[in-house]
Amino acid sequence: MTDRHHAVDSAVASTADDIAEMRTRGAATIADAAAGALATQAKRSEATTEAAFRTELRAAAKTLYETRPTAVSLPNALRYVLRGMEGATVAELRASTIDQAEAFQRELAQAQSKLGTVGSNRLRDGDVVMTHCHSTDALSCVEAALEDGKEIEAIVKETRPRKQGHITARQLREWGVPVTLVVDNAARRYLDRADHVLVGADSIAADGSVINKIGTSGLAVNARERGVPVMVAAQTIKLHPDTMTGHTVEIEMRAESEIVSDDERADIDDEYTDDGLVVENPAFDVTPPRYVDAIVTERGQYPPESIVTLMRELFGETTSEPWEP
Ligand SMILES: O=C(COP(=O)(O)O)[C@H](O)[C@H](O)COP(=O)(O)O
Repeated sequence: MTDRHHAVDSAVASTADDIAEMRTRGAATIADAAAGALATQAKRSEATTEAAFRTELRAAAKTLYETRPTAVSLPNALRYVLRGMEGATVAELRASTIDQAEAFQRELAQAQSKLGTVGSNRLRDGDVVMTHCHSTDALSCVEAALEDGKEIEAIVKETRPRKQGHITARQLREWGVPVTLVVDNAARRYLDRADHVLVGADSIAADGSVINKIGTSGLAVNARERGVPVMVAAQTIKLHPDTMTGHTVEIEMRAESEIVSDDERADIDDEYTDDGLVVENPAFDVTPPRYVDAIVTERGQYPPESIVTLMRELFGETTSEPWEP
């Protein structure tokens, strides 16, 4: 246990490390793991006072929050669980926190499956979808379409640098879906064969912008030019409430080692002493609402421009950091 993880259970610290290192990844999966980690903290807490218990849970939430900045499902999950932490004794606080975390995980799974049904209504028998990255929300739409007896094919973008497209391809193959795996740069060429672009989201901003894996915005612009509709599958946990009050969504910058090895870097430029070679690795980008045809949620599908109505209804006008009372 490090200082950063002071007062935080080792299982929570290890969940946080898994998220930071992307062994646990994808916005919905991260939210589920974070809620589970808060339940574990509550179960294992040795706090003897109500105040100490609350402090521990907030420290756990902060540790989880500080892992990755872009997927709002993480703070939304933490806020949901901590808001349900109620009671006058440690035993009551423990029970309510565990109940709330379990309720969150149940609702997350239900929302994904409802969203899948909505999204599948947009898919016709024989359609070809082009995917980017790996999104469990997007895949739930395909799964529901397959359950309806529709035949679906997929063109799967590899998704550099982490190749999450391989995870998507593996899942689709498990379901028997014919898959064509292509490098990211081939996307425009293969859009001619696609009936839909189907992606997930890490955050949706109040103006309907979609924040998702780097490369989504270029894909959406190309799809618009080719006349291929862009469908974003995103549970309401992906709605970013802070954007209603003018905040922007932080785009995570990841290590350059995901793009170039030390040897490759030295091969390009071995002058380590100056700043002549800069390697940048943004993990996400922003797709403006005009390139998105529909945001599919568990509450139905929305044109991106009207998503703010749903955001206000679900989150109200103001928010606070997840660990603030
Ligand atoms: O961009 C990614 C994952 O990025 P990373 O691999 O960097 O976490 C996914 O499209 C969204 O998180 C939605 O996924 P889901 O629908 O599963 O929430």
